[in-house]
Amino acid sequence: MGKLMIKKSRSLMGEIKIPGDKSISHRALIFSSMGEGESIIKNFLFSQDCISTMNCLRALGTSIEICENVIKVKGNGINGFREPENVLDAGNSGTTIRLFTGLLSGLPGIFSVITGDDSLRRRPMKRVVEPLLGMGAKIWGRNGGNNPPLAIKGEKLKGRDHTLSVASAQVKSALLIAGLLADGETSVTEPSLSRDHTERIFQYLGLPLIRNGLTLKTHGIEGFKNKDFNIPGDFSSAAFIIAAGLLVEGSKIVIKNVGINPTRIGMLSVLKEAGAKIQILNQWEEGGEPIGDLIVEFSILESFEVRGEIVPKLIDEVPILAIIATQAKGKSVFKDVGELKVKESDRIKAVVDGINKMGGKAEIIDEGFAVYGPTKLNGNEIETYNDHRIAMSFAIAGLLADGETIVESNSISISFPNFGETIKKLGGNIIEL
Ligand SMILES: O=C(O)C1=C[C@@H](OP(=O)(O)O)[C@@H](O)[C@H](O)C1
Ligand SMILES: C=C(OP(=O)(O)O)C(=O)O
Repeated sequence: MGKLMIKKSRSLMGEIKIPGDKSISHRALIFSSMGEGESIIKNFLFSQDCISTMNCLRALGTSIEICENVIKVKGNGINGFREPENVLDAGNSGTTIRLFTGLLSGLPGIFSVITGDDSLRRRPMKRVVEPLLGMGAKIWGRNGGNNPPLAIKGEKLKGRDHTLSVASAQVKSALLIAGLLADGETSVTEPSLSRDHTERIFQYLGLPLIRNGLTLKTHGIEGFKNKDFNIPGDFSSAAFIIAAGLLVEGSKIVIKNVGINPTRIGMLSVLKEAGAKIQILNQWEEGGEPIGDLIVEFSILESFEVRGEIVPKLIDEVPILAIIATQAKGKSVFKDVGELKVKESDRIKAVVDGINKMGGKAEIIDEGFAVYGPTKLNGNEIETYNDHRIAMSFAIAGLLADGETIVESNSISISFPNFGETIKKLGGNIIEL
């Protein structure tokens, strides 16, 4: 198993470019496979999760070629998928299995089985399976359909209104994809706004979508023509570099080409309130997504609170925000973060245990956890549960800690394959063991 060893580092300096956004890379591939004609995808994220999506789409008959860092997809249209000959493997990727469950349910005559790794087979699927059953889908799975493998017999679905109990972009997207394949109208209402990349892709591709507050409405279509994508850098990966810049004394880092979609950058508003020196320099748009260059400087931070409607806008940044909280003055509180228990690992437990193991102070509270700061951190070997965001969060903590911090590193390729090199390039003390 690969490991990283991280030691206390002096100021991190320089300019870096963040790899493509994971959420948008999955979606660009899926929509290009559903469309007609060729689509070129630039700045695609070559990470394990996105490769799982690519392999599943190839197994459904889509031609996907990699030519010098650019992806060429030949879409066969929504009626052009073929039955996969083998079990589809979504690996570690919740986004892959949930979006595919929406897609596969609406492909009449196609039988498929989709599964994933140990972590994915524990994650809840009922949130997507149940609403799809209501549209006439035929899905079977372990534990009453809640756990993969899922077996799906594609059907002509019937449009339906859905009210979600969790703000989940994966569930919303699965239902909107199913809605495109269904007869009649489908609507999805979320309790609060989750990342809206799917909606932006609908608009970019000219697919039917009407927003009324938190309700989205779409309807069945015959097909659509493909368009090219140029994918912004992943804000969720940039978040680790932002944290390093804020926490390592004397640092100043420029991060180029980062997606700054308002439904993704909740972390920026929380940190600005806490006194962080982060600026967005140039801003522009690609394929309906806002992008910018960021500049981050070492900052003295006050404690902060994360709760309510902002949570879906920083859901994947909670672990790294918890590390930042160890250096912020006072008690930082994270509430309404129950969804973290059903990610790649129980991220609340992983973060609280890891911070305490490094000599920081964190505790579980009602509906979340609290972190006290500023505290001195001591290096240690941290249990990451093979969760990429936990591994990267504690690697950043290691840049501040006395002694050596060790984290498992294989999981990092799930979302940020060149994480270690990027930290090293900025002057971080990080070694592959
Ligand atoms: O739709 C997406 O691309 C994602 C949505 C979020 O999950 P949920 O929909 O489960 O909140 C997020 O945590 C995940 O990393 C990616
Ligand atoms: C939760 C994540 O991804 P997924 O749900 O796609 O596995 C993540 O990347 O932090």
